[in-house]
Amino acid sequence: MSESSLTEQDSRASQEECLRVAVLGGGSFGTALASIAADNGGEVRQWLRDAELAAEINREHRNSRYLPDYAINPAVQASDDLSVVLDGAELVFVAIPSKAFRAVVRQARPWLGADQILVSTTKGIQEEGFKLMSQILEEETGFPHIGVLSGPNLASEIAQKQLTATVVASDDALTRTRVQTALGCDYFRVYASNDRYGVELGGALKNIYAIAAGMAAALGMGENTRSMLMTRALAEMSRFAVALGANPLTFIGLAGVGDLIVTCSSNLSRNYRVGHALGEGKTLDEAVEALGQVAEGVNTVSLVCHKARQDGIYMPLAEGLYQVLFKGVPARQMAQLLMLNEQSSDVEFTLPRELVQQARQEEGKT
Ligand SMILES: NC(=O)C1=CN([C@@H]2O[C@H](COP(=O)(O)OP(=O)(O)OC[C@H]3O[C@@H](n4cnc5c(N)ncnc54)[C@H](OP(=O)(O)O)[C@@H]3O)[C@@H](O)[C@H]2O)C=CC1
Ligand SMILES: O=C(CO)COP(=O)(O)O
Repeated sequence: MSESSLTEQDSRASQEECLRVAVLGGGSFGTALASIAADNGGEVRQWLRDAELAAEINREHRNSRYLPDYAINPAVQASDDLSVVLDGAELVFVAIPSKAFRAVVRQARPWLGADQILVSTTKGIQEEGFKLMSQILEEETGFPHIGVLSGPNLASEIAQKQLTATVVASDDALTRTRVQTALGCDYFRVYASNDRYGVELGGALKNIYAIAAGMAAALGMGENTRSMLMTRALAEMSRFAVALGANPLTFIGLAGVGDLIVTCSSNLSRNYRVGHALGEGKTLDEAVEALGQVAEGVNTVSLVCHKARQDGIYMPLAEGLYQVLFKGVPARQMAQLLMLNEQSSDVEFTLPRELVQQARQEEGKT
């Protein structure tokens, strides 16, 4: 066989393997994700409602609004037309903030089909019915290949090609492998999980504690405090998630403790920045306005506290943050109150809280 026909064959083979990927959302994460899939050889289209920004991405390979300092793979084709972006897409990522997620999925629905793989990247919760975004994908489409992408994934670091890992969670094996194929490359690793609910809840819950961590840093609290906050946050997140049906072991993975670490430690996290601004004395409205992007944790803390009260789940950190954000309790005063709270079990999956409480009550009687 001649060299040229071998080359032709190779290029046909690679065209056949090339996945057609659509990303809905033109924010920092949607843009970073589109660029990874294109770096990986995918045929990538990205939908933005802002036609001017779409034209800029196509012309300058840059998203000046959300990721101004990073080059986007020039193969990413952006458009404000959903029919163009979704035409022939095998894999669709939805990277739209939770408040607009359902509306965008409804808008896209006429161009979605049951053989497509639909994956949410959004770390938020819908108020009505306490729904996670993949549940909305399921409700709006009824399709079988649904998944979630979540993990320690600061968009600007991905855009710099910093070595990063994430989790694709689905009970559908095809969804897991397709996402691994589309995104796994020399700077981005994709681990698989079948606990979709736990992975998705982990991504939403950690935003609450990132706000608290930002606040603690601004108040000059030290490393011991940060470690205590993050570890007790993990205990609280997993307690809540397990009460709602998630697997506790998910929380020792990237989408649990992994995402909690990055979001509670970095000024690149928007939730952390909102907390930091509050700790510096800004009001919640000022902090959110200064951010100019979505910080899902602000909404999530209300929804989670409401749900925890309803279902009788003990969530002192989330409740304390709620009191600071929405009831005007000073953060330092709340921290003192939390320190004087019941002294309880470290890992309650090995020593249940109730046993510690019971023993302390008995000691009190004697
Ligand atoms: N950024 C990050 O590091 C990471 C983010 N995530 C998650 O990804 C999700 C999306 O985040 P991200 O990309 O960062 O968000 P951004 O705030 O950066 O951008 C939001 C995007 O959604 C668009 N949008 C908002 N409302 C609508 C609407 N009604 N119709 C159409 N488009 C709309 C915005 O468009 P417009 O500009 O026109 O308003 C913008 O393109 C979040 O839930 C976040 O938790 C997950 C991992 C990392
Ligand atoms: O989820 C994130 C990192 O994994 C991004 O967090 P923020 O939404 O707080 O920026």
